[in-house]
Amino acid sequence: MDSRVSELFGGCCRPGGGPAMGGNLKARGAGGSSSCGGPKGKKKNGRNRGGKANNPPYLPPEAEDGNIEYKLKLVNPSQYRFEHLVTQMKWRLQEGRGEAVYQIGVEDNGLLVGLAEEEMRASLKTLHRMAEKVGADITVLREREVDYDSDVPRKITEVLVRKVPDNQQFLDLRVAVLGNVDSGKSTLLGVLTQGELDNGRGRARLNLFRHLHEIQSGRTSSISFEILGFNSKGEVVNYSDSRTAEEICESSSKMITFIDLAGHHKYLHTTIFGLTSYCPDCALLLVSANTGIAGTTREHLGLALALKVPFFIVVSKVDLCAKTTVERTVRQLERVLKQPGCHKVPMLVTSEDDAVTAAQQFAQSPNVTPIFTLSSVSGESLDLLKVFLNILPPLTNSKEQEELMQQLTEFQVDEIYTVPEVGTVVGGTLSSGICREGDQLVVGPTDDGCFLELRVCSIQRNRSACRVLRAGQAATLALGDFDRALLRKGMVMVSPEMNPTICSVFEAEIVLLFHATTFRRGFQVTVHVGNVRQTAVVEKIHAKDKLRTGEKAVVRFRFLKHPEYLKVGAKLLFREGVTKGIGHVTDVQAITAGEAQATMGF
Ligand SMILES: Nc1nc2c(ncn2[C@@H]2O[C@H](COP(=O)(O)OP(=O)(O)OP(=O)(O)O)[C@@H](O)[C@H]2O)c(=O)[nH]1
Repeated sequence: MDSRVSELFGGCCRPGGGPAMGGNLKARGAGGSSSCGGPKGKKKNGRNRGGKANNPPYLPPEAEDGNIEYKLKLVNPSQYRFEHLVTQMKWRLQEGRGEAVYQIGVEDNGLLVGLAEEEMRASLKTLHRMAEKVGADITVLREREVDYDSDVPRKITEVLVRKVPDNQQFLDLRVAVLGNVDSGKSTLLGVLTQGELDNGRGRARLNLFRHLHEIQSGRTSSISFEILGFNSKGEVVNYSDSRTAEEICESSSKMITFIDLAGHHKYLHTTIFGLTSYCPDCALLLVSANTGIAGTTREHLGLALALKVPFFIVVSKVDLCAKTTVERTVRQLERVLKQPGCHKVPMLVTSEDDAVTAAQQFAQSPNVTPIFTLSSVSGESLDLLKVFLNILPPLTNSKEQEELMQQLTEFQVDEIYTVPEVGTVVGGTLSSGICREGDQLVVGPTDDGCFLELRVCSIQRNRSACRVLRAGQAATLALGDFDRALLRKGMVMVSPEMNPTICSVFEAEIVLLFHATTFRRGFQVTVHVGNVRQTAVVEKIHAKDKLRTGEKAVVRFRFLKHPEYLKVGAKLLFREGVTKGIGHVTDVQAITAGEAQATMGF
């Protein structure tokens, strides 16, 4: 937690001010993280054997874990070796949750040896056979030459291997879309998800409403979700050739769910809820090229940093201004990103090669911040963003995912609907365990601190039926005739064995990001922890009697309305007017339902 994030809130720093930290990252090389965070122009070790000046001669040594595999060559393997290679591919795919990247022509230590054309062709043929055996497709991401002063040109080929989906288990990445009002968020989403360019007067945005009946079916949220699929060959699957979300899900191996968060300041609570509750894998911050950092941009940037959501930036509307204006906006962003409070490494993406590198480096280091410059009207550079989104790997590793799945079931309730002929439906995210149709769970805490029994009648992901829900996945669960009035956003549905604890008093280590005067005991704030959002009063500031902007402390809060289910370690954000703070829960004072009823006045 960095108290300097406070500089992004409350207008206490000059736009674009602050000393330059770190350096720009030049998009270079295949899959290499070696240049991450390195200052611009820093010389690489070793001989310049990589040929092209902007290609490093080495990749980092192959990691045992993860979904990246180096292969020097795959020419005519014996049957025994072929079987071994297939097993290895299954493992890499599992590590990447259905996606793996093969670097052909590279030694395990990362040395870029390269293959002559004939050997490369034979190797790719073997890779294709391996992929067929495991039910995957391959796509060449990029090829590059290495120059060893030999007469025969040698190449490295980077290949994406992606499993054809089975039983709804496509890879699902959630991207929260942030940005000032009118920066072009809905337009960009319209263009990406509908496949038709905008006319500069909101046509693409209107196209989204063509499917309003679907978007609105059962949804009352002010946050909207848009989906963009990629098939196993890496091709876009969207509404341009599919009629329904079900069709998109069926044909996709990977699904990007965009969470369109409101841009206007008055909807800040919705934006915060979207970021804390929907557990996005990353965020896309849209900045209009002609206005630069304006309105809520700085605040949205601060929120993503405070909540540690990795983000990339899209500078939109480049068709509206001169090249120099676009460059000025990019420079302004780079300056802010390098400020001590952000400490990011900007990486301008100007080619497909950059987009591939950006996706890989973004996944390896949360500090790398790719910047795209594009137009939703002319379509300029839109393809680079698609390449990036297609390749972007899951940002949590398979071990973390496995561990979460071993835990007891816990589902966060973010939305509640009543659907005709279905009954009560809740939308949210499974934060741990597995959830199947027919599971018996308990939901709570209710206002008087109880947990109520219910049965999961059916599950849908992206509006398609799904039998098993795994940790990290978002879904809607039908609860039959369970009384909707007993539910509220912020509840959890958990396995009865969990015996969930509830609290109305908790402590958190916080840093005050911005406060007009001083922050003391008795002050009331809206607290956001995951899907929990409630007013709480500051009961005590440990070892201090007041806090000023940028100061840290352990603070005791008391919820005013009803008890909540909180976990130690959970990230917390609070606000009231211009006052804002972040932190994490350090202690919860567990109470029983009886105590809750007594303390909360039931
Ligand atoms: N010329 C041009 N116009 C664009 C581009 N992107 C968006 N626009 C226009 O900008 C206007 C605002 O775009 P929106 O997509 O509604 O902006 P928004 O960020 O979603 O706004 P809120 O939902 O209100 O936060 C619309 O009239 C779009 O047609 C672009 O790349 N070039």
